[in-house]
Amino acid sequence: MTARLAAFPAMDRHKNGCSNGATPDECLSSARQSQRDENPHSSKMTVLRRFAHSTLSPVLLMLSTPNWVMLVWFTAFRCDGSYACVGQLFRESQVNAPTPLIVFTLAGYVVFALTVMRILPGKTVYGPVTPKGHVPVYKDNGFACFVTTMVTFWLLTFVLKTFFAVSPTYIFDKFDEVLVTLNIFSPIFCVFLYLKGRLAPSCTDGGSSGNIIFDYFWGMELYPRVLGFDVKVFTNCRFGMTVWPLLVCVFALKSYELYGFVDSMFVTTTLQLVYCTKFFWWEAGYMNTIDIMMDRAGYYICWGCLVFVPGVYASVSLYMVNHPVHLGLPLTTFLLALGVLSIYINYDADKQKLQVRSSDGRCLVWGRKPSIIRAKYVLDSGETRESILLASGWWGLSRHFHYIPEILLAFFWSVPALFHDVMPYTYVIYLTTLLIHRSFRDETKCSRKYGCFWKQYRDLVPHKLFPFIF
Ligand SMILES: NC(=O)C1=CN([C@@H]2O[C@H](COP(=O)(O)OP(=O)(O)OC[C@H]3O[C@@H](n4cnc5c(N)ncnc54)[C@H](OP(=O)(O)O)[C@@H]3O)[C@@H](O)[C@H]2O)C=CC1
Ligand SMILES: CC(C)CCC[C@@H](C)[C@H]1CC[C@H]2C3=CC=C4C[C@@H](O)CC[C@]4(C)[C@H]3CC[C@]12C
Repeated sequence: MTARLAAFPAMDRHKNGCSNGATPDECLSSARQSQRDENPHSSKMTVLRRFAHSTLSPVLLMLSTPNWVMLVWFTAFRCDGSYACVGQLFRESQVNAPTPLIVFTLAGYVVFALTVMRILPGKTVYGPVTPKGHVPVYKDNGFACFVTTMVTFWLLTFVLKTFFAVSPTYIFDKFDEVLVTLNIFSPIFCVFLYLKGRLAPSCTDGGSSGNIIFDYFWGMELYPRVLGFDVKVFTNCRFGMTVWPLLVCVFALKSYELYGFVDSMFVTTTLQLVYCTKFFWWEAGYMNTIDIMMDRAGYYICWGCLVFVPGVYASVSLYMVNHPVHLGLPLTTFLLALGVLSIYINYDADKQKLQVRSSDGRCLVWGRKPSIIRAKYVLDSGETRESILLASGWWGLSRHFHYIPEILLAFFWSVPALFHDVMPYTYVIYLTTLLIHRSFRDETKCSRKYGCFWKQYRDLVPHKLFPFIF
């Protein structure tokens, strides 16, 4: 009985089983039905909506996003951080083509990253089962790779500065070349991924939608591997998420070379580095998120991690190099404290979800037995599986509460730039839009997967993002 109550927590309030009156079996068949009904390629979708979704939006995004990263760099570097003067200057100015130094630096980094990814040890971890029943296997060496990379960077900096009088801050001076190189290489890499997905797919989770543009944009494969390397682990973690903190260090070093210690740069740098360190500490958990479970290796995620993350995620630090601000000790300490608290809450929320699943609900959440829903779902093969939805702790406040500290943190590391320009808030604005959209995407995905088990969760935790409001 205890197990059944845990499985259907609303049972004691609603005598007929589920909170919405359905039995567990009815819940399961509703999950099956909603999976069929909400298939984006189902005939219920109008031709126009399908065209907008599968062709028009990808084309518009692929045309605009490469320019977007260049615009962010241009605003910080050539327009003193002011979006207002961008139009005029962009017409008059020119972006430099890549020089061998930058191409060599980037190629060297890729070789280094692939090498540490291959040779550093890590325990074997498993990703969530895919609709086709495949269970992805990973080597959990993200933290080791990250630490090795950061230590190597600072050692190399020391050697270059001491013995060759060269500073890695040439990467800041030539950052337009960095972005142009990435913008040339990444779409070509995505063509390779498209062809690979067509001709030699790594597993059955993938396939064509019938629309070549959508296939290129969205990707052909969920878990492609090339020469034994997991492509998404490389693009998302070993490239995007590692190049970001490296750039933050390069920009901080540039600021130090120009003005010595600047407390606003210190706040921005520290919070971003702590956040990225936390990411690698939790990397195995990242394998259970939408990016990995749902997003195929195509332009969206691969170009995004190879170009957009270096270009936009590190853009506050880029701006701060030319805009030093003296905050003073009280404000510095206050922002650091709020930032670290936000990182902790976000991390703890991700951890609660993982812990409750890995212990099969036998753990404490905020010192109490967790409130859980044992939600059943159906694989493509018709096989039934079970998963746990946590409805207490941070996941009891709202269904995507962890996005709030994520956004607040980005604000805390941007606000040291003060309010002269909008540009340093580009990342916060993008992130807020992304996470609100993502909360809708995840709701659709989960209600499709879990049917009325998800409805039970929504009944228990009625607010999507902001507790008591929305
Ligand atoms: N800085 C950035 O650009 C971004 C950062 N993030 C951060 O990345 C982290 C991961 O976020 P995100 O990828 O959005 O994914 P989530 O951590 O929100 O994971 C979503 C998945 O978790 C499962 N789930 C949903 N609700 C519950 C629940 N109540 N109990 C247990 N499992 C549940 C579902 O998967 P299942 O199928 O397994 O049930 C769902 O699809 C967060 O910390 C977020 O803030 C996210 C996006 C962008
Ligand atoms: C085409 C672009 C407009 C959009 C690009 C999108 C991707 C680059 C990003 C979409 C989701 C992002 C992430 C999700 C979750 C993450 C965990 C967090 O702890 C660190 C950041 C990140 C890995 C983040 C990275 C960029 C995205 C994949």
